[in-house]
Amino acid sequence: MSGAVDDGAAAAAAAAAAAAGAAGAAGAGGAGAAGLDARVLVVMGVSGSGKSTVAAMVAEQVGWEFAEGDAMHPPANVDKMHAGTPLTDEDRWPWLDVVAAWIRGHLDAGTNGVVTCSALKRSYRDVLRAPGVVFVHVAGDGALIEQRMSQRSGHFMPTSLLKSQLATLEPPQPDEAHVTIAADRTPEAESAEVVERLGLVTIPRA
Ligand SMILES: Nc1ncnc2c1ncn2[C@@H]1O[C@H](COP(=O)(O)OP(=O)(O)OP(=O)(O)O)[C@@H](O)[C@H]1O
Ligand SMILES: O=C(O)[C@H](O)[C@@H](O)[C@H](O)[C@H](O)CO
Repeated sequence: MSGAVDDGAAAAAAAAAAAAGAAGAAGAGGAGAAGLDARVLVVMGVSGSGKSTVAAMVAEQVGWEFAEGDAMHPPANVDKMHAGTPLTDEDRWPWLDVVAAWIRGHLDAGTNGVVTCSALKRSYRDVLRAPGVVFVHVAGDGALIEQRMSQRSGHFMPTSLLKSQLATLEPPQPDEAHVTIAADRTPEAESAEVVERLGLVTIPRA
């Protein structure tokens, strides 16, 4: 599968333009210098797709702040998932509010950032959406993701919940500022594609 899958042209162009604003202002992390707004990437997708891996890599490459949306769940949500029960909308709204507050805090402070959040439904993304927010959908097929989840250790999410994650997923639509990244390559290739397609500026390695 090629990396650039199924983005609406308008969405991809909007995403690139939005993120390029940030790159031009602040490839190395600050956003205020050129008077442009900060940008936040929300790396989304089902559990096990590789969101955390790709997001951390992109954040490091461009020098933006990184946050793990899984760490923002109320403990009751984590307990529920750990026990093998899918979250409901009611479980997710308070969590999405916390992620949205992180996003808004960064946009308001003029600090670019990258945050992971499954953001499976459009209505969830509506909570997170704001000018300057670009969704990066890490998308892969169930068999690949199942294999990755079953090999992962020390994570609260059981592989048994993948089915409900996939059933709940509403991929971003053409009118949503987003890019879709195919999950079937190396993390390095996937993160490089995010940087390239969004026109981000990488910082020199120390
Ligand atoms: N491109 C990749 N190629 C091979 N393995 C990968 C790749 N990306 C991630 N992995 C591995 O797959 C597993 C799932 O990745 P990761 O934890 O980043 O996914 P996630 O979407 O953040 O999951 P969750 O939402 O459940 O936390 C991990 O063990 C990770 O090391
Ligand atoms: O909406 C959800 O069901 C949750 O956010 C999950 O997707 C997890 O937090 C995560 O992906 C677990 O590993």
